Amino acid sequence: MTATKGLEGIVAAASSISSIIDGVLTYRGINIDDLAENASFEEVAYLLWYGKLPNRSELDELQKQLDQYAEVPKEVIEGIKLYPKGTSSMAALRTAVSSLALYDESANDMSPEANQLKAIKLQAQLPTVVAAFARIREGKEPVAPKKGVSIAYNFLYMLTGKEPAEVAVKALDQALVLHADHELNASTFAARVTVATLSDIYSGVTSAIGALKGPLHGGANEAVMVMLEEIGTSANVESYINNALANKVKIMGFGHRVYKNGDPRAKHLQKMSRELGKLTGNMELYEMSVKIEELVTGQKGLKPNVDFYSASVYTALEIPRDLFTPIFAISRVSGWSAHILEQYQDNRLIRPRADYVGPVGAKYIPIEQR
Ligand SMILES: CC(=O)SCCNC(=O)CCNC(=O)[C@H](O)C(C)(C)COP(=O)(O)OP(=O)(O)OC[C@H]1O[C@@H](n2cnc3c(N)ncnc32)[C@H](O)[C@@H]1OP(=O)(O)O
Ligand SMILES: O=C([O-])CC(=O)C(=O)O
Repeated sequence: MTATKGLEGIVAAASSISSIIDGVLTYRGINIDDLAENASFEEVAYLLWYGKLPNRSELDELQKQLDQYAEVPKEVIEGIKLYPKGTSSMAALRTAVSSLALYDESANDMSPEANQLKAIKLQAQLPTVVAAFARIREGKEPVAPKKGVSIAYNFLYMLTGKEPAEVAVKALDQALVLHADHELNASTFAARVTVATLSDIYSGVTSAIGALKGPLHGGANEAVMVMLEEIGTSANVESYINNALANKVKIMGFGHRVYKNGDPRAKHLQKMSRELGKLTGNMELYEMSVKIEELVTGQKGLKPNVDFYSASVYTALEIPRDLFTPIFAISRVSGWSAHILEQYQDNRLIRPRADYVGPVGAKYIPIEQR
């Protein structure tokens, strides 16, 4: 038995949620380009969970459920207030989501109905948790969620306490659609491995948040912004990138395990970045990003992934850099939970083998002889 490093090319689950075939991404068979242009995030979440687009009354019902569960238990908010100063936003989210389970009496109810409802609760509560954390660390009180508005609207509203601009809501909504699911990415795989032991949905989502946090996965969007800030201006791009590539430093937001000819989501985020740049009268980040892309693609053949232009998009929306990855989680919890429900439907423990490369026949040596 020999291992494939990083499980590259290994098919590890059957799924009918999203597909990547010949570089084309679909959710339940619908091309991501179509969804990005036309669907709301709530419609996409419904699609991922139930396998079909909602009709008007189904969407209204989902909105009611999201409204009903968007508030998080006060104990979770009080817990966030106790996190040490400087706690990273993804560590805070991981801990807060884990603690949500403590206040949900149905946390260990494994019936399909209870699990579906918990998926909706998690979707409703993650934006509230992220916004509350962002305010609490600034010494502000959390803003209670509004009813009857989209998740994109509510998140921006809870973050700032102000009615968000329509253009900002539209951009965030589209970004949420683009991040909602992505086949067997690392965090979704982590979620499926966790619940395949018949552990609960909160454990699965907590595992997924931990996996998303790393800079080779969801953490890359924040790392892109760190890089853009380090570069500073368009004039510095060429020397920075040439130097990084010469020193074999990875350029964040480029490359992908599955897409070798480009990530189909990146063009939508690039367009958004350009449009928001024009609207805010600040094209610098967009122009720097385009220059970076020209250099990295030109020299290494690597294309931008979903994380690259999302950094300039979120910055144009005045979202703090360390909330970029939590926003990814706000969207991806729809996909994680859909995968968790799918795993429960036809479960088998996920337990691969290792290719043992250690010593053989070693003997125990008493401590005084070592
Ligand atoms: C939502 C998401 O998770 S999208 C991915 C977000 N992550 C990033 O943007 C981080 C930067 N990118 C990367 O680290 C990688 O491209 C990954 C993790 C996304 C994919 O990794 P893998 O499929 O394992 O590719 P791997 O890391 O083995 O790279 C293959 C080769 O391309 C190079 N390479 C890959 N990505 C990059 C990059 N961003 N910058 C520079 N070189 C790169 C590697 O150094 C390696 O070169 P080598 O063969 O000369 O050693
Ligand atoms: O699929 C992956 O490996 C990473 C990714 O793009 C995602 O999770 O959206």
